Amino acid sequence: MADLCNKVEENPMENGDEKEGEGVSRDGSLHGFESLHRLLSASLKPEIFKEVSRLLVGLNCGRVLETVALPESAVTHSSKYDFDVQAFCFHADKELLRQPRVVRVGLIQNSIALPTTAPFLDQKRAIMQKLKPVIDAAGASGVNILCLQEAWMMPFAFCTREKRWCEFAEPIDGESTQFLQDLARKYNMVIVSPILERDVNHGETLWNTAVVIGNHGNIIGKHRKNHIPRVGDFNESTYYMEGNTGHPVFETAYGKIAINICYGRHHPLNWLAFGLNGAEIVFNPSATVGELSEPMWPIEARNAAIVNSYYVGSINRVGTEVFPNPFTSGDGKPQHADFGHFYGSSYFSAPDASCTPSLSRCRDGLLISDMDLNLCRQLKDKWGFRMTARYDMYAELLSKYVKAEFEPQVIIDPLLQKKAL
Ligand SMILES: NC(=O)NCCC(=O)O
Repeated sequence: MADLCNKVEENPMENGDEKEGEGVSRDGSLHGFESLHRLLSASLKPEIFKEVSRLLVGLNCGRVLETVALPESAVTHSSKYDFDVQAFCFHADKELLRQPRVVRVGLIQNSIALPTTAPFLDQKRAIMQKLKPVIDAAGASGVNILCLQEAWMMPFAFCTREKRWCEFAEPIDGESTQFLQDLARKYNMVIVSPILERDVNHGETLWNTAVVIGNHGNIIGKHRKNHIPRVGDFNESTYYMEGNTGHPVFETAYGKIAINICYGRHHPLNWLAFGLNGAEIVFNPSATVGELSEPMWPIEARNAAIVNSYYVGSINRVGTEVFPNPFTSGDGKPQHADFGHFYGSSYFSAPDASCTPSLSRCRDGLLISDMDLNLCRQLKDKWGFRMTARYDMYAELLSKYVKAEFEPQVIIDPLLQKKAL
């Protein structure tokens, strides 16, 4: 039987009833299924599904990725508060000189809790209230490192270009951080909290920032989004500047982590830089919509995990957020009041090319995975990408490329007839 998604709230401001794609319903489900994986699992014969799945999500150490049973309280919470919960385990090969280094990592995806017309403080507090049971479920499941979605404490209002949404911005130690610091302390958990930041010490400027909260509730540091989208309705450059924090890796009680915020996932050198600084897990907290990026979503982070020999946790928000005033996209198409559907589908990728099935396309969710960090070095030794890379050659090209007098290295076939422009 199809596991139907919940209906999204009817939107009185919607134009027509166009759909994102043939099989995608307004509620965000795929023909009534919450994810591609679940659709395939229900539609294919088991032996065919097994083969499809081997190719689609790969094998971890040569075996089908194991699922993990979670404590009863986490499962009860997921049905009481209606969020998807799934748990897996990435193994590494047994080593003779190192003990396994297994950490339990969690990702949370969610929709906003109140309409965007509600008072801002109510909206923010309602999101916190909604997330609390999901974080409690993560804590009860023994999650060591948890990451939330991009700008989790607000609607993703950057499509509107209206400046009033700047009010959601908070200093690094603001209300959202304090809320999570308590939970980090309570559950001895590192929490990565991506927020819209207001830098009170530098002219109250705005940034898209991930705050890294240590397992004692301390603020370890922050990283600011390096790449700002200029695509579709992602008018984020209206609000904040390109990050100035480089590519920090945070050494936490549970491993070395980094954060590549949303649009940074389209930049292989951004992923590389976190790898060069020694990251073992890179989070990609995102906000992106179906029509724009869904075919890219399962590929980019997984590829980054493979080529950089680290784990990646990809998170995308859920639902359709409708704004009070319609806006246009500068493409001649009619004005509209929403971005489109944020398709969730959060997932983990491992350095051995395996990945978890993704969370729901239309419901809040908590994805948990154990991961043996020894797998990172094992894959470095196996494939030798770090050793075979020609960094000196790339560095030379890049240093020339950034100069005004750069000319591309193109060798023209002398037999080609040069056409006049
Ligand atoms: N939040 C954000 O950077 N979104 C851009 C769209 C995308 O990268 O898919």
